Amino acid sequence: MRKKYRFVLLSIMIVVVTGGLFWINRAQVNTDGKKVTKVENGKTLIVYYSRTGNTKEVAKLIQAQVSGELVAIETLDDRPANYAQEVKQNEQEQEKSLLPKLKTQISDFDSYNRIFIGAPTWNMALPQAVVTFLDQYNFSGKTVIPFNTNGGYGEGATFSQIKKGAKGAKVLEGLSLKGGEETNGILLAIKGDKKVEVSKEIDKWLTKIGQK
Ligand SMILES: Cc1cc2nc3c(=O)[nH]c(=O)nc-3n(C[C@H](O)[C@H](O)[C@H](O)COP(=O)(O)O)c2cc1C
Repeated sequence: MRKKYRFVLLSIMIVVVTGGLFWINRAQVNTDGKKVTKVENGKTLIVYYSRTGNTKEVAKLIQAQVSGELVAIETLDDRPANYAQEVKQNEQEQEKSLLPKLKTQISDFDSYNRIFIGAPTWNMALPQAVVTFLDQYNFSGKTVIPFNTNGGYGEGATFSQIKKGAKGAKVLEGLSLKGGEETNGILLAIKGDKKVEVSKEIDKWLTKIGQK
């Protein structure tokens, strides 16, 4: 009788342990069947730089799906309101690798382990304010997820710059989306139906990279 009881108990334990291992393994495989790292019990930061609101909209849509803190990267000095002037100033800053000072300071940066970084394409690269941001913090051991909006020419060097700048971080596959075309007078483009479409794209991307 006691032997039988022990056997039943052992069988239950085997079923529970096997089931548990199967469940853990399932949680780490995304829709492509690839192993991914799930962020569990971690704090999420979503930072973005945005002039005409497109990258900000994407940041807000990401926040709606993953929660976390939303923070705008803002420079200490005002930027030119005029488009042509901004194009010129940005070009000079990029050529000389200048780092504009930031108004934005994140005092509890160390407490975040998952950081989304959003930036528009400027002159096929990052606005230098985002380079300042990357330069200011210690990304070691964190998971960094880039996203981008652009006027139709893609992310350019923005993702590779984020990868280079976020030293020691695990950088996941980014999402690049068509935003505005200020040069043609189109400022905020991610609105209405386009916003709904973008939200679905974000959902697919987050699932693919194992962040949902
Ligand atoms: C100074 C400046 C430079 C830009 N350079 C590019 C570029 O090289 N390639 C591109 O596709 N779009 C370029 N754009 C367009 C922006 O990437 C696009 O409008 C983006 O969606 C803006 O994001 P935002 O609304 O968050 O500011 C540029 C815009 C500005 C203001």
